[in-house]
Amino acid sequence: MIDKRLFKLKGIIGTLMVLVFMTGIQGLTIIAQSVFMSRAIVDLWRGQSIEITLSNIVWFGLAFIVRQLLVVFKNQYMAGYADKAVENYRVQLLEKYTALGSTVVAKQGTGNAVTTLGAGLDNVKNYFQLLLIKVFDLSIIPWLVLAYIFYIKWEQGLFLLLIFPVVIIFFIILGLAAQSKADAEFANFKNLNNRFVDALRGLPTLKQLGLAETYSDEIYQISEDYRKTTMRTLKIAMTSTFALDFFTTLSIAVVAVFLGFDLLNGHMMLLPALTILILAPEYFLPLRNFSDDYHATLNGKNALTDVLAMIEEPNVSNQAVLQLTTWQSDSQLILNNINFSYDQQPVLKNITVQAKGYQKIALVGESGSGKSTLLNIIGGFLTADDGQIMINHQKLPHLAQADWQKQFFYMPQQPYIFHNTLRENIKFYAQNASENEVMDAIKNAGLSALVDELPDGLDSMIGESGRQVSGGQAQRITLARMLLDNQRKILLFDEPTAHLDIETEYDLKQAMAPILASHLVFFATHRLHWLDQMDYVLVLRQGEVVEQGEPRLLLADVNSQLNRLRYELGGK
Ligand SMILES: Nc1ncnc2c1ncn2[C@@H]1O[C@H](COP(=O)(O)OP(=O)(O)OP(=O)(O)O)[C@@H](O)[C@H]1O
Repeated sequence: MIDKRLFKLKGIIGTLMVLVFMTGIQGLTIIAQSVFMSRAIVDLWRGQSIEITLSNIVWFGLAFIVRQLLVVFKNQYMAGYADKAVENYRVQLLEKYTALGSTVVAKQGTGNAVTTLGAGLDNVKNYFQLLLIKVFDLSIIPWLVLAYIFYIKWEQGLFLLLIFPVVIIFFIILGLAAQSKADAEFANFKNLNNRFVDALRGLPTLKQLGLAETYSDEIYQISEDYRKTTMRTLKIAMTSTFALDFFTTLSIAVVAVFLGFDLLNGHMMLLPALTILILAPEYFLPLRNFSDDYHATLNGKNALTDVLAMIEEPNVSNQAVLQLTTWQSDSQLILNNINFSYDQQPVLKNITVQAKGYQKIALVGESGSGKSTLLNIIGGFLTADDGQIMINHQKLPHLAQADWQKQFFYMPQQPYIFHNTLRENIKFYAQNASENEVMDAIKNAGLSALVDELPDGLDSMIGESGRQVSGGQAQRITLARMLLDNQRKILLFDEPTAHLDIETEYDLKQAMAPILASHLVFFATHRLHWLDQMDYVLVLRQGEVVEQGEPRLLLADVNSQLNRLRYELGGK
């Protein structure tokens, strides 16, 4: 009944022991409350004075108050524990997302990641809080109550004991049906979230294509599916609650009828009969409470599966093999016969790259030839299937090395601008940079016009839900980040100007040229005019290096081939 995975939670054993103790006391107060209530009623029935029965009433009141206080205290205690446990999961999840990087989010979808971290963890919290209390109530209270009923009259106890498994079997059958519906409901919920986040991110594109309405119809359809599966789960939950109430009420009625016969036949006194009658609903109450909340916790159970699957994703191991303080003019990186596949589909084949000191290496090739994948392997964001990797003659299993990753800047096609001030966005890698250094970086990155334009200058909020910046401005902010930190000697560029118009690209190129000096540079690009800044070129085609060499030699070779072609065509 208790999910085994819960036993792995930190501090769970101690928490459960406290819960067991409180639930045991609660069970005793339930018995005490019923006994004193029955005594008070029987005394009053017999016409005793209120003074004589007052002590019973007071004891009943005390037992009642302690019982209710225990309910409140248990809820608060478990809420505190669930808060801590879920917070712990949240930290572990965030660490996992950070450690595994963007590839894992790309694999499972941003919507799924948002669901797991948001609503998913809230459901898990609900699950811990509700389920543990209800399970322990069900495991302790009915049996204490039943033991007391046995003590008063074993025949009634036996009847209640025998009816319990019948009710449980019924509950399990309905529970299994609800589980499959809840699985479908949760899958729909994740699908809805994924599509919704996807639609929000792609809204400008959808508008431009005139497809916003079609897409919104699709989202409406998915939300309808979600509504329907939710209603199906609710229907089963309601039926289950109704059936359980019906069975338990019927059982109590049977007990009442037998007690009535015993009273009429003089086999029993009023006090024990009344005590059993008051205790019988208490015997079934934990089961009814468990059933009420069981369906509410199913989503939590599913969410816990997702959370644990994500936390248990293997981390990249051996991240501290490399010992490298700084990349220097005589440092060397060698990739030998690297292969890489996405889902069994080879994307890089036998790639060999040798980079030394402050070389500038261009990766050129048509779209889909594997430039970004190679850069991702160089950056350690992806791990090659096989091949050798060496830095300064030290063999490495991959390049996700802490000492390597703190040596480089990575400039993607569309850099991410954080929701923060322009100043903080620029000081991203160099928190201790002085105001003068920031101003110099702004000037050299060509951001002065933007700073003048913004209402609060450097303190204006930019990024998500702040002032949006253009693609070129975003690249300039990344350049300013690079300019501020002169410790990192390696630059990885993944087509940084692919989305820019030719004028902006030209301006940016002027700003970038001085940064390239005294850095090892890997520059993936389609645009061949960048080759004049490079001193070595690797030409990729379908994942293979088809040509390599100094740009002027390659260009001379291309020119001579063109000339030969012209000559041959002219000759015909
Ligand atoms: N996450 C992924 N899952 C599966 N296949 C992928 C993934 N990312 C890239 N690919 C495939 O790998 C191949 C190489 O892609 P890559 O992005 O490295 O090419 P590229 O040369 O950088 O292209 P572009 O110039 O268009 O950016 C392509 O066929 C692409 O479809």
